Parts: sequence; structure tokens; C-alpha cells
Amino acid sequence: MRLNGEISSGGEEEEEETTTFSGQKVVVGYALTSKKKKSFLQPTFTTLARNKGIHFVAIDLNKPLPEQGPFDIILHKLSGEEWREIIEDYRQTHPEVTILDPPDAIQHLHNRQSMLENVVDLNLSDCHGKVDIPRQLIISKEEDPSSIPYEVTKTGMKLPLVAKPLVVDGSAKAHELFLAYDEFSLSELEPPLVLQEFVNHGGLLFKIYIVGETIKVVRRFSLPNISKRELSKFSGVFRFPRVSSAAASADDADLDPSIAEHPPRPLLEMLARELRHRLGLRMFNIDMIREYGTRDVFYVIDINYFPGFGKMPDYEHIFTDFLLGLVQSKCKKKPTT
Ligand SMILES: O=P(O)(O)O[C@@H]1[C@@H](OP(=O)(O)O)[C@H](OP(=O)(O)O)[C@H](O)[C@H](OP(=O)(O)O)[C@H]1OP(=O)(O)O
Ligand SMILES: Nc1ncnc2c1ncn2[C@@H]1O[C@H](COP(=O)(O)OP(=O)(O)O)[C@@H](O)[C@H]1O
Ligand SMILES: [Mg+2]
Ligand SMILES: [Mg+2]
Repeated sequence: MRLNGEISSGGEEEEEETTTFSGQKVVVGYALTSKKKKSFLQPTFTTLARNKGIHFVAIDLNKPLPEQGPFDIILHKLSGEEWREIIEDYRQTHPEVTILDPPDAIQHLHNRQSMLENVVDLNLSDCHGKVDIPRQLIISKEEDPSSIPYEVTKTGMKLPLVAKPLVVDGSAKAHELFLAYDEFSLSELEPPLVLQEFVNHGGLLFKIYIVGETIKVVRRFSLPNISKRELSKFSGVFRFPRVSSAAASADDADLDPSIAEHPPRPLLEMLARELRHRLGLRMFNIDMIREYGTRDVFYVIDINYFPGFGKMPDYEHIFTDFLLGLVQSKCKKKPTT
């Protein structure tokens, strides 16, 4: 945090001087794609934040990062090794700046196998419900696609299966998912892949947003149940549409309560606390489904760093408070001279 007047001008979002309640100003540098900037830095948010003394400043990717700022916080989501190195170097040389979030922690979510490892390690089997991940098999890049059917049969995994690209690198291809009704057709797909048992969940998904200590649950429509009859009727692999692109919230729909009831709060709190800590991330979301016909058997199927928070109700207030909280707790930790 800097005292009023100390900040250099030139940031594109800066206007008149406004300060936090304690008379200080918070500068948040951001490195985001233009799509992300549009969805996250909406005027309702930047205006509210500015009124509380938070100023957003675009990081210029054509200039060295250490020559920019000074920043209190950096928000970033850019793909590629080059940016990862820049932000990691900066993090080490500028420990006074809060980087949301550390690049190595983010990297953990760029692989669909490593992203779910922490959920398995948690072993949440008796905490107001059970949380697991679907049975899955990793098909490496080196694997001959013709051997996939045999590998699948060997594990005893049940059909249908969801085939997902192993690597999540921010590309559209990383979200090209397929539903496989038989194991033989899987040879058509290109490894590396994660093959996951499809879990019937009544066509509803819980998006659990985590921003610091805050947990917010949103319901989304998802893939419908697949019956045994349907499974016996079809064969082949089918590409399915990206669920988040539809992004229609199911919160206002008239849904069967046994499907739509939110996961128990204590379970979510435990899950969020543990994952925040184990992943070392402060802003992410979890895609979770409830096994159809159960009340408390849940599966985590996806974890996303810095997802589409603009779709989270009240995100403007949640983020304003979160950013202020970060600088205030940092100030408290500073020894007084
Ligand atoms: O574009 P949006 O707003 O749908 O956000 C995407 C997320 O959608 P969601 O917030 O869950 O609805 C999306 O979540 P899903 O993987 O679709 O569950 C990803 O987080 C995606 O980022 P990336 O391509 O994996 O790097 C996110 O894309 P970016 O905005 O980060 O490019
Ligand atoms: N194991 C599964 N069982 C049932 N549905 C699934 C499973 N995995 C994924 N889905 C469906 O596919 C969608 C996309 O899968 P997800 O793993 O979240 O990938 P992405 O990163 O592209 O969002 C989910 O939101 C859900 O609707
Ligand atoms: Mg998802
Ligand atoms: Mg995802």
C-alpha cells in the first residue's frame, strides 16, 4: 500500500485520486487477455473498487515488468512459458508484491491428472458427505492409440467414458471433450488423454468459486444421465459442447430438490480450506457433481484457476473486499519501525 500521492501516473485506468478508508491507495497490476479483461474488469467492478481506493493498471508486456509499477498486487492469467518465467522472477525479486497466484501453483492445474491429485489425497469420506474423483486412466503421449481399448478393459472401468485432453493450456482444444460409448472407438482420439468414468448426476453441476476465504456455489446445466438402455443402443465417440460456453445458470430453474440441493456447507468449507492450502491458490473454482440417486456422494471433475468470475453473483463486492483484505493483512504483518 502506498500513501496518497506517491503513485506515478500513466496507468490506463487511473483517474482522480481516491483512497481506501485509511487514506491509502492500492495498485493492482493486471496481465490478462483482452477477453478476460472484458469479462473480469467490468465497469461495475472497477468503479466500485476505485471508490474504495483500488486502481487497476494494465501491465505492458512490451516493457520489462520490474520497470513498471509499483504494484501492491498483480493479477494475471496468460499462457506460455515466457510469461511464467517473467512472473516467477518478479515474485522472487519483489516479495512485497502479492502475486495472484504463484505460477508454479497455477501450473499444477494445467494437467488434468495433477489437478485432481489433492482431492484424492484429502480422503474426504466422512465429512457430511463423500468427495472423490471419478475412476480414471491416463493415456500418455507415447501410448499407441490402438492399445487404448485393451488398457481400458484391463482397468475394469465402466462405460461410457469421458475423454479429456490431458493438458489444459488455455486453448480451445484443451476443452474438446468426447463421450465414448465403447472402448474401441477411443483409438480414434489423440493422446495424451484422461479417460474418466461418466458419472450420472442428473444433468446438474455445481461450480464452487473460491476467492480467498469466500465460497460461492452456482448451479449449471450439465450432461444428462445416460441409461443402460441408451448405452446398449449406441457406439462411437461423440464430441460434446463446452458446458461453460453455454454458461446458463440453473439457479433459477425449477429443479428436482434431490438433484439441485447444494452440497453441505461444512463439506464445502473443508474442501475449500484444504484445496486452498494444498494447491497454494487463492482464486479458483471446482466443478463438482452429485452422483445421481445419492444425497451425499460427490465427485470433483475439474479445477480451474482464475475462471470466469464475472459470472459469479456479487463478484464485484467479493473481489473488492478480497483485494483490500490482502493489503490490509500484509500491512499488519509489517514490523513497525
Ligand atoms: O471464459 P470463461 O469466462 O467461460 O471462463 C473459462 C472458465 O469457464 P467458467 O468460469 O468455469 O464458466 C473455464 O472453466 P471450465 O474449464 O469450462 O470449467 C476455464 O477456467 C477457462 O480457462 P482455461 O481455458 O481453462 O484456461 C476460462 O476461460 P478464460 O476466461 O480464463 O479464458
Ligand atoms: N466424469 C464425468 N462424469 C460426468 N460428466 C462429466 C465428467 N467429466 C466431465 N463431465 C461433463 O463435462 C463438462 C466438462 O468437463 P470438465 O472436466 O469440467 O472440462 P473443462 O475443463 O473443459 O470444463 C463438465 O462440466 C460436465 O458437464
Ligand atoms: Mg469444467
Ligand atoms: Mg476446466
